[in-house]
Formats: sequence, structure tokens, C-alpha cells
Amino acid sequence: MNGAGNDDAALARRIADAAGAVLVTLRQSGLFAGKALGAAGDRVANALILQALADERPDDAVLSEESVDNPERLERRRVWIVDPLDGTREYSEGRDDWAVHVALAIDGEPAIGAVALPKLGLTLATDTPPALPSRNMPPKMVVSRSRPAPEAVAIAKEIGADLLPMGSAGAKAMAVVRGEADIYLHSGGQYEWDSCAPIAVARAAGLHVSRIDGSAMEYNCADVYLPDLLICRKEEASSLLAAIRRIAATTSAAPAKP
Ligand SMILES: Nc1ncnc2c1ncn2[C@@H]1O[C@H](COP(=O)(O)O)[C@@H](OP(=O)(O)O)[C@H]1O
Ligand SMILES: [Mg+2]
Repeated sequence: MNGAGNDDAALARRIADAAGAVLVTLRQSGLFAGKALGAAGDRVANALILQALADERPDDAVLSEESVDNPERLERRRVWIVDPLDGTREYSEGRDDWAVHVALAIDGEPAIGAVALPKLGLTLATDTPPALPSRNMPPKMVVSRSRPAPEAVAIAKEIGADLLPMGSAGAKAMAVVRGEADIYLHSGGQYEWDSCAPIAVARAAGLHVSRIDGSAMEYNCADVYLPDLLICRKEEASSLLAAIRRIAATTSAAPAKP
């Protein structure tokens, strides 16, 4: 089987839901704390996702943040790209901004995705994308709590947007899908599993999704480093991409500090 079907989307949703529920239970158990809780969450959620995919889609390849990469995936058309616990830091701190990502890339395209936000009681997936709510005024821009993109900070200032620091790429992308924010701009580092499911859902919901140079996000590459992204309303994409180019030109033209 090479095409994506609704059953793939339903499966992605069921797996993300189940992993999210297990992560909630694990944290409530009080058995682990701090970094040990994050590490246990990563391992337990990964085991659940890998087992479910092995049972349900034995012919497909898998790329997971928490598993050793098997280069055989490069020969496959259908590759599940999963982040069992995105926002591990926030999960281990007892916060709500963490997510489970389950995506299916077909020929490098993010065809199917589900993002579970267990503490919000929500799982958003490509088979049932929500309608986009009205925009915030002034606009809100979600950024990493620990590593906000310099471009995002500069653009927020330029367009009068409020910055909304939040953990987890999935939680931030879903904040735009849900209308809590209008723009998610990240640079400086991320991997395919951080963005594949979130951008699949964002695209299905009708949002613009690209690298910050405007090029397409490509998946199942030999090098899984995919360091930047822009998610926003389609009608705002060209002005935001132009602003990013302007900032890049100014930064590279600036004389080096002595
Ligand atoms: N500069 C960077 N380099 C590598 N990974 C980064 C990164 N900035 C963010 N990420 C990853 O992107 C996810 C969201 O990060 P943030 O909350 O800071 O926006 C996190 O995934 P994990 O929690 O799965 O490790 C984090 O590790
Ligand atoms: Mg991640």
C-alpha cells in the first residue's frame, strides 16, 4: 500500500491519543520526577507507538526521535515520522504545553498527521481539520520558551505582534490552528519529527507552511535536521517572508563586532 487513506489518519489519531493518555498517567503516578520523568515519558510513549505501527502497518518504515535511525527508510515511499513526546522539558516541569506527534510522510510529503495535546483534551488530525478562527488583534506570535527565533522577535516588534512563549513545536503549531496565535516562526534548530505531524495538520487546516526562505518542508531526508519553519495565514505569508529576508540581509550586512 503506498497511497494515504482515511484509515491512516484515523490510525495516527488513535496512536497519538493512546500515547498521550499513557503519558498523563505516567506523570500522575509520581513514580518519576524532573529529567527522569521526561526520559521515562520519551521511552514509554515511543514503545507504544512503535508497537502499534509494527502491528498495524508492518510494511511501513518509521523514523522516531527516540529510536536509532534505520537508513532503510530512505528506500521506502511510506515513512511514519513520530515524536513520542514533543516538549519533554515542559512535560517534566508539570506544564501543559507538550504533545505527541504521529505523521505519515509519503514520497517526502507530510501526507497524514495527528497531534495530541493531552492536557487540553484535544487531538487534531488531518482527517478532521478544524475551521480557522478569526485572527487576533494585535496579532500573536508563538515562539520557543527557551530558544525564541531572533527573526520572530524582530518581526513581532516590526508588526506590533505580541510574543507568546510556549513549549513544544506541536503545541505552538496547534495554537495557530486553534486561533490562540496567528504566527509560529522558528529558526536555529529542529528535526523532522518536531514538525512533520504539526505541519500536516496546519496545512490541512488551510494555513501557509514553509521553511523561512519560503521553500517547501521536505521529509524522510538522509539528514533529518530541519531547522526552521513558518506557519501563518496564507494571506500574510508573502509579507512575513519578505520581512524575514529583510532581517537576514540586515544581519548579514552588519559589520562584525570587534
Ligand atoms: N535550536 C534547536 N535545536 C534542536 N532542537 C530544537 C531547537 N529548538 C527547538 N528544538 C526542538 O523542537 C521542539 C520544540 O522546542 P521549543 O519548545 O523550544 O520550541 C523540542 O523537541 P523535543 O521536546 O521533542 O526535544 C526541541 O528539542
Ligand atoms: Mg520534538
